[in-house]
Amino acid sequence: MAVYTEIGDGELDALLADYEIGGAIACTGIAEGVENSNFLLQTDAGMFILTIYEKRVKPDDLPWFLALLSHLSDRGFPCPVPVRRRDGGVLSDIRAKPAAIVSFLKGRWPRKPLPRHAWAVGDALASLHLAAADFGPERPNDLSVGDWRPLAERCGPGADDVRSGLADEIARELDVLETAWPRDLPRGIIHADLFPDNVFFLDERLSGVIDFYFACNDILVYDLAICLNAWCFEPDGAFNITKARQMLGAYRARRPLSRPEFDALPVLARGAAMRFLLTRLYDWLNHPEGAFVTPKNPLEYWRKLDFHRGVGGAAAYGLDF
Ligand SMILES: Nc1ncnc2c1ncn2[C@@H]1O[C@H](COP(=O)(O)OP(=O)(O)O)[C@@H](O)[C@H]1O
Ligand SMILES: N[C@@H](CCOP(=O)(O)O)C(=O)O
Repeated sequence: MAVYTEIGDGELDALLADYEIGGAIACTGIAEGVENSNFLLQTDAGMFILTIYEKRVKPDDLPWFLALLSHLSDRGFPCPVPVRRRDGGVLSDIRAKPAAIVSFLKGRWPRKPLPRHAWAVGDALASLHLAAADFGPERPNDLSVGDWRPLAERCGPGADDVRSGLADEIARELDVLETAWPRDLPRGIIHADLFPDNVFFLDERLSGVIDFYFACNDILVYDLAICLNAWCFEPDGAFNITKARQMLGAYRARRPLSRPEFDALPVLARGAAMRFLLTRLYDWLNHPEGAFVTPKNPLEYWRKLDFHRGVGGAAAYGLDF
């Protein structure tokens, strides 16, 4: 249940007085999500999402995230559009926490992604990279290769309670990734968390992309590697080469890959798996007793990482260069 902060009727009326979207007709907490408090807000002007930002998002980063959403939506990318206040700003305060209202996107995220979903995600990811290419301000990735070892160290020996020997295996894999990580690939804005629960479909078409709160500047094909991991493995752990072929094919039809980008996919996919293994491991080991949110399984990402260690090259993902 992701409603950490409740809003009283008076607070909501006071908030909406700062906007030009009429009065509240209904405001309901949304159970999905993990990090922030989200409300489905119906006003005289239609449906919106009201988000109260909780612990994870740094308040100083919020103007960057919201400016990125405005930039992408101006270029026709199907993401939430921040609603401007009467004073022109996009951020408000509720109970001393930052809050924003964005447009409501129709659709549902796919519970069982199919190859056609993978195709649509590859296509949308390339569109996002192209649409963001002229977005000026930068936000460094604070979960990139140099941040993984400190995060692993914060997990400590508890990793071995999750799987015997895991702490050492992670340390050895980090040695490889830190050495092999590509330094000269094209960079730009990446979504960095484009998992199925952040992509909506309506009538079999991709209708929206949400949750840009990990977006940052990094290697563009690293984003594709994150998506390969998130969309192209089955619940039993098997890699689905058909989905990967669809995703990579759709991506490079819109944004062609250079040879170095293509060749780097296996190491980027290992790194992407390491990034989610470590954040999940940290959350698993630091999960408060009785918390509403169920932590995600870190070992799912250890198995994905192991798959990428065994591939002979990027052709294993279904397409030749
Ligand atoms: N712009 C939007 N349009 C429609 N639904 C949204 C929108 N933003 C968020 N949601 C709903 O809120 C849920 C949680 O949003 P999300 O951004 O994933 O939260 P968190 O960052 O807390 O994980 C989503 O699964 C979706 O149901
Ligand atoms: N996609 C991540 C978790 C991030 O949570 P979100 O609710 O912000 O999407 C994972 O699966 O580990």
